[in-house]
Amino acid sequence: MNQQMLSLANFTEDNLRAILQALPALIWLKDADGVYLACNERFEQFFGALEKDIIGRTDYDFVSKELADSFRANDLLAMQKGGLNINEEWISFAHDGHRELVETSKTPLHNSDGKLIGILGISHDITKRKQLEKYEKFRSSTLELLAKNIPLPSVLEAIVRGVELLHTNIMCSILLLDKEGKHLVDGVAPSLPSFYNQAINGVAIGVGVGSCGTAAFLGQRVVVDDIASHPYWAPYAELAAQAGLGACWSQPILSSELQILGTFAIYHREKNALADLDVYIIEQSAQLASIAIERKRIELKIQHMAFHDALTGLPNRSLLDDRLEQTKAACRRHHCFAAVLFIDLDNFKPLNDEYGHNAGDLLLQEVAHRISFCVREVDTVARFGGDEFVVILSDLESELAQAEQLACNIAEKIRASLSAFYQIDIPNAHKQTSVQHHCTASIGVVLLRHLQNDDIDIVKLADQAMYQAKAKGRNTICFLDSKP
Ligand SMILES: Nc1nc2c(ncn2[C@@H]2O[C@H](COP(=O)(O)OP(=O)(O)OP(=O)(O)O)[C@@H](O)[C@H]2O)c(=O)[nH]1
Repeated sequence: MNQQMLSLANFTEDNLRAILQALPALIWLKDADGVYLACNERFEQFFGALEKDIIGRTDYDFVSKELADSFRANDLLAMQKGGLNINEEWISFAHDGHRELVETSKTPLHNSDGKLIGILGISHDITKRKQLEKYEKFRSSTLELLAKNIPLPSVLEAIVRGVELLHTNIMCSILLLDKEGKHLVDGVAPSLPSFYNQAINGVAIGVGVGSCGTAAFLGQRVVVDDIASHPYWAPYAELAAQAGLGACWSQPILSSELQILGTFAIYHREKNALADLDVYIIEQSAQLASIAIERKRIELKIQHMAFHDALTGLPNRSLLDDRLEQTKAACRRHHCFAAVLFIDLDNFKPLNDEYGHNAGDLLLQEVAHRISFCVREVDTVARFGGDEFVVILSDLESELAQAEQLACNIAEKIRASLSAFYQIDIPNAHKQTSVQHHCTASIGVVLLRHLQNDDIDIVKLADQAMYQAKAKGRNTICFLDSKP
């Protein structure tokens, strides 16, 4: 193509008009008094009129007086400045009623003699850009919340409320998948009616269980534009109608290992189709929720690991100390007795020596299980180390003799349970070796009094009692009084 042909000077009026019509911006020209001289097709959509009917008229003929006043004020400002004036404003398009946030640039236009022709105006749609900017701000503030160690429900509520602020008339929800991965629970949906939230709580996931139940089941986004007619919502159509819900888009919340943690959903009151920006917002919001949920889970895991024994899952010494303090306080408060049992396995070492450490580990796990089975939920079973376990029996009787009797009965139950045969199936590289093992335990018991002297090391005392049991020939229980 010849360079000459590209020059603007050679463009015919038709060419220039075609360019103005093709541009996605609103373009217009008004004289100094605000009377329209020309406009493009996009502008025609704004006024809902053809150019021929716009020319010769002013803003006051098409929009509210308030808006026309503000247009005129900006025209005058550009003329006073003698240069570019830029402002942002919300406008409604008369041809279909939709609203856009636009950035409007107005420039005084002069002819070749320097005489003012009028004002050239150009408006660009910046709705998406502004929403994205708003979303990015919301995203950073949510990440800041995450760094502040705020409880998970509060963070999830901040995500829901933050997204709701991006659009008028939307409601959001976050539902979590229960431990079994089968039900949606612990919903955070402050803008949805509580009768709706109650009806949804605990619902079993599956195809056809609304947008969220289906999204959680399939592990993919489910977009329902029209709840009233969509088969996924058939069982809940009445409930949704009562709650005034027209559309629901639901995004699964996935962990970093792609496990489904729950769903993030956006609801509209009317039928509504998903647009590009909505896809971005719903995906990003689900990701924010995922970070919050995973972070909390890791925190809980670390906390559990810090206070529990890795092999048996029982409380470790740190948690035992803590529980002991709680028990002492409860004894004082309720004027009742408690007891500490120190349990050491007899002749455990030979099992390790003969069948290896794995066999010993399996036996220790079974021991932990058997001891836990002999006590109540309120009691504490801790692994003290190696083949040693400590049990705190809390809230025993308030009468000494009865409390002693109860402690001895439970200790005997544990002794008998631990002395029963162990069937240990040791997994090897190719096959499984089954070993029948017999082992017993020596148990020391110390009663914790309600006015216990805090200087007494109860566990040490129970350990001494256990050694007496060993000395008596093992597989037996020895009782020591903690009275100073
Ligand atoms: N498999 C396994 N063995 C352990 C673990 N921790 C400690 N042990 C072993 O447990 C044994 C404990 O020693 P002892 O209590 O003296 O052994 P015992 O044969 O029961 O001796 P008595 O108590 O005198 O009857 C040692 O052989 C340790 O190596 C563990 O986590 N797994």
